[in-house]
Amino acid sequence: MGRFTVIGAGALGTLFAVRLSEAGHEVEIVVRRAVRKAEIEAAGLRLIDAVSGSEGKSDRVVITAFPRVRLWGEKEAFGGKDGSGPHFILLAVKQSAITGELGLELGRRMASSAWMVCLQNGIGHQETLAAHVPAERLLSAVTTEGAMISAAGEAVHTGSGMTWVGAAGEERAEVSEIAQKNLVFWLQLAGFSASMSKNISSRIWQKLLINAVINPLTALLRVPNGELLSLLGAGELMRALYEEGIALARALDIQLEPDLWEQLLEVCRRTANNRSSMLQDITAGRLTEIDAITGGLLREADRSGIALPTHLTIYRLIKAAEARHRP
Ligand SMILES: NC(=O)C1=CN([C@@H]2O[C@H](COP(=O)(O)OP(=O)(O)OC[C@H]3O[C@@H](n4cnc5c(N)ncnc54)[C@H](OP(=O)(O)O)[C@@H]3O)[C@@H](O)[C@H]2O)C=CC1
Ligand SMILES: CC(C)(CO)C(=O)C(=O)O
Repeated sequence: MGRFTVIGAGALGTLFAVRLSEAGHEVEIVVRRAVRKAEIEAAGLRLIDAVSGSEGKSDRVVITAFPRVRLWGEKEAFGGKDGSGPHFILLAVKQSAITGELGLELGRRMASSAWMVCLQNGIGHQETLAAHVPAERLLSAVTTEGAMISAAGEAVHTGSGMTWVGAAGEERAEVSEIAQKNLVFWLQLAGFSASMSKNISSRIWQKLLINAVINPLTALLRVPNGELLSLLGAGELMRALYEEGIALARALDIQLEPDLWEQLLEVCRRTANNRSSMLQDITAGRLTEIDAITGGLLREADRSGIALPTHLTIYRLIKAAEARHRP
């Protein structure tokens, strides 16, 4: 079976750690506070998940897992010795936690047989990490799974989705091909829909363009995702953000599926009652992922000499809202 270190016991980290543990994989989870470590050791990590019940109805079940818990500050390496098989480090922290310091620490502690799998929305984190972690050991994952923290040590699986895995530096994809196959197989054994992607940067950009439309608008307008479809004036703003994003992707030669606009509208419909992660962050007074989403687009546009006026305005509004709501 697979061996996993999940860094971050938040929404996505809990989903992956519980499902992988349940499937019999060897899982450890890394948290940054001693109190959280003690809580998980005592009560386990809980996932509230939907399972198929009788007559096609789905029931809610609580799955509890007791992975090994480690503190971020401990110096022990992540992953086994060479020759002991692949070990995957699932990095499930927010973009705002991915600093040069974190990258340096990961680079120091990552065993040479380990693979780092980045689950973040947005862009920019891979460059930060690649300065410290061997670039060929970095894998990217794009996931449309949905999860939300409901209590300490507990997450709700809000929606099943798809997880794509690929080499962060696509030109070196063959180095990690066997590891990617293992990862996909082990994720599937844990009940995830997963697949390898030969063009992971397209997947990353497609999710990025969707997040760059839905997340900041829902956070500024304080509405669930579905309301963007009916709110007066929101449709024009969505389209303007989308068109600017598409023009940038074209200039950067990034392949996008032709029905991406339809996919974006479908995400709004499918997650109609969800409050986007950015809306949740703003209301809770936390830093948002704006610098990796809209900020990521603006940095790329700047390098290419392209203007994204609507994104720039939205970026400034979110930064102002962040400053206003931070404690
Ligand atoms: N939730 C979802 O449905 C999806 C999320 N994503 C992406 O996945 C990433 C994670 O999101 P999500 O799980 O929702 O975020 P959460 O905020 O729920 O979880 C992040 C966790 O990381 C922990 N953390 C931060 N730094 C460290 C560290 N150095 N060591 C150990 N733990 C650390 C935080 O700890 P603490 O509690 O102490 O702050 C927190 O528990 C984001 O980039 C998001 O965009 C992608 C697709 C879907
Ligand atoms: C797709 C979307 C907008 C779903 O809520 C999301 O990924 C998020 O909230 O960050």
